[in-house]
Amino acid sequence: MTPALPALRADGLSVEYSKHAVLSDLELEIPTGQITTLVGPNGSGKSTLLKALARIQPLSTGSVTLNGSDIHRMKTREVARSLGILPQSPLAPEGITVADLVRRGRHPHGRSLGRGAAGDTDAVAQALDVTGTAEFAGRPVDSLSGGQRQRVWIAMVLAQTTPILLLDEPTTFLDIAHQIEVLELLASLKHDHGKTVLLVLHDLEQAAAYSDRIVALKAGEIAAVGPPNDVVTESFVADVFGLASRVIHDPDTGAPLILPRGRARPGPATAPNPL
Ligand SMILES: Nc1ncnc2c1ncn2[C@@H]1O[C@H](COP(=O)(O)OP(=O)(O)OP(=O)(O)O)[C@@H](O)[C@H]1O
Repeated sequence: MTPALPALRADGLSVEYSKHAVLSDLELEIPTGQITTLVGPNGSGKSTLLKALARIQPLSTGSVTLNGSDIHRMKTREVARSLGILPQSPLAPEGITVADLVRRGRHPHGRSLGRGAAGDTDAVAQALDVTGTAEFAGRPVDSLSGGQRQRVWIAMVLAQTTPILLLDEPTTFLDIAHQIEVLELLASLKHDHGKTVLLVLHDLEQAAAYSDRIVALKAGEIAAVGPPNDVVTESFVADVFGLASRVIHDPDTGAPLILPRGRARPGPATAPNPL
């Protein structure tokens, strides 16, 4: 049996902003049907990589392959039917209602809005239901709390019913119970529907608990890739985040748990100040 094609693949991918390199020559595969999470310090390039993989961010060199095809040669609608993205700070049109915003997720499926094709109505209802946002359907998005709004954006991405989901910090603004609910939802979309999920998360423990693979970025380069228990170690946390820690393991699941011990202090680079 030939191995499944990766859902997404980056070859020699570099991105620069105003001639300043932000991602440098990355080689990466996002396996089909798995949850992969990008982690790394602020400014390490996670959002830029997510956008580059979704064709939103132009590349300075390299290529991105979506299900075996060069994404830059594909029709926009074809890309949109394969891949749904939740950016870091999405903006809703002023005054739009929750139901209308979520319905916009159906755009790539080609029917004009408001015609209520059965598939569209089902997808929107299901997305509202699984994200617990049906009760807000008639309200303007800008009248919701940050966490409610975040769940509505997730609903919009789910309504697209794409096989690949790219989500930049989907748990931002959510309380702990809703964070876990979103991660459980993504896990069930993988298990029950075979979805491929690529996430950006800041919480390393949640990333480890819910991901098949972690990809760590540091200053625009890949610092580590692999299963959570191989990647999340004390030396990893010190090297990538500059944080001294103890890493223990959840007695029930075996997932790594990080006990912070303060900023990692490198050995003295210069002679101590005599004062
Ligand atoms: N539009 C832009 N123009 C210029 N520089 C940018 C732009 N967007 C991002 N950058 C810079 O690129 C680098 C990577 O940013 P990016 O948002 O990808 O990082 P990140 O890892 O997602 O960060 P965070 O964890 O803070 O969200 C940062 O130094 C950032 O300042």
